[in-house]
Amino acid sequence: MIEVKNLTKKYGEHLAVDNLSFTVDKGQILGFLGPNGAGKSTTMNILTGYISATDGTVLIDGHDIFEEPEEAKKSIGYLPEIPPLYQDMTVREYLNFVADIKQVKKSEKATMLTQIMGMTKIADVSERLIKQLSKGYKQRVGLAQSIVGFPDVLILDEPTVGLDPMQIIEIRDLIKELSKKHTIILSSHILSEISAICDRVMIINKGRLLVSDTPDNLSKHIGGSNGLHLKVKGEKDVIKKALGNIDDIAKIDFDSSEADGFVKFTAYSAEDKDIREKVFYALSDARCPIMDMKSTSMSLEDIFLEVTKTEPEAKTAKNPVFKKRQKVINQNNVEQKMDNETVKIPVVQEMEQREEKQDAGNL
Ligand SMILES: Nc1ncnc2c1ncn2[C@@H]1O[C@H](COP(=O)(O)OP(=O)(O)OP(=O)(O)O)[C@@H](O)[C@H]1O
Repeated sequence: MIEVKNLTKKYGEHLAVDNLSFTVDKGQILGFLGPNGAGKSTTMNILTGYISATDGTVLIDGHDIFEEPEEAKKSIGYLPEIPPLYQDMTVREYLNFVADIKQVKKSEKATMLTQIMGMTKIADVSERLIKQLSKGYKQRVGLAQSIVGFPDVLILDEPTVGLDPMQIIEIRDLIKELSKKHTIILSSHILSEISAICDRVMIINKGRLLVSDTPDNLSKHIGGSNGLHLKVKGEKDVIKKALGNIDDIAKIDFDSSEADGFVKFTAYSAEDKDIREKVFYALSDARCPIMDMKSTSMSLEDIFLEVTKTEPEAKTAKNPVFKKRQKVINQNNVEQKMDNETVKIPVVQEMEQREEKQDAGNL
C-alpha cells in the first residue's frame, strides 16, 4: 500500500531524512517513533506530497507521489502536526470546504460529514467557529478533515496531542476502528498509545531507521525476553541441581539477596526457547515450590530510550541492549542470530562504516 525507498531529505546541508526505506501493508497501523527532530514530520510531509524529497521514491497505492501527485494524493488523508484549520469558519463550513476540495460527490457530502462528525464526536460543535474551540476539539476537527472522502491511507502526525485522557482513549478507539478500512501511519510521543494500537513500530533517529517490528517482538528480541525471573522456596544447591538437567537453560544468575528460605534468580534460555514448563516440572520434582515466575521484558519506553540514546553510546556496542545474546531484527525484518558477541543494528554498523570512511578521507 505504501512503499518508501531510499528516501532522503536535505534542508540545505542538514540531513533530516537519511536513506529511509519501509513498506506498510494494507490495513496496517504503523507507529512512527523518534525523539524531537528525528525526521518524523519531514517524512510524513514528503509521503503526503507537502514537500519534495532530495532523493528516493514514495509509492502510495502504486502511484508515485512525485510523478503522479494527483493520483497518489487521492488515496491520502493527512493530519499534519499543526492542523490546517480556518479559524473563522464554523466546523461544518470548514468540513464542507474540505469535502469540496477533495471532490466528494455533492449527493454524498451531507451524509459523509454527519458520519465523520459523529465518529470524531464533534457534532455538538458543528455550528461553532473553529477559533472558539478548545485545543482538543480543534485536534478532532483536524482528524475529521483527514477522514473526509474516506481515503485508503491516513497519515496522522501526533493525532492525540492536546487531548485529555478520556479523549485520547476515544481517538485511539477511533483509529483502531478506522484501521479496518484504512492503512494508517501515525506518529506519537505517547509510547503506551503506540503499543496499544500499532501493528508495527518504526523507531527513527536523526533521519535514520533504527528498528522496525511489532511492539511485542521489539520487547522480546531487543528487551531479551529469554530470561525468566523466579522466586523459589528451597535450598540453592537443590534448585541448582534440579535446573542443571535442563539443556535449554544457558545460564542462571542468582540474586545475592536470599531470605526466609526463598531463592531468587534469573534463568536464561538458549536460543530464545520457552523454558517455563521444564522449569516448573524440574522444581516440582525437586519439591521446591515456585512462588513467583515472570519473563524479563522491556517496555516500549525502555526500548525507545535505549535505541535512541545519543551517540557515542547508542552507536557502539557499549549499550547493553546490543550486547545481549539475542536476535535483532533489521530494517528488512530479517532476523540475525547473534551468539554471545557484540550485536549491532545494521544501520548502526552502516553509520560507523560511513564515519570511518569520512575519518580516513580527512586524514
Ligand atoms: N523547513 C526546515 N528547514 C530547515 N530545517 C528543518 C525544516 N524542517 C525541519 N527541519 C529540521 O529537520 C530535522 C527533522 O525535523 P522534523 O520536524 O521532521 O522532526 P520530528 O521528528 O517531526 O520532530 P518533532 O517530534 O519535534 O516534531 C530537525 O533537525 C529540524 O530542525
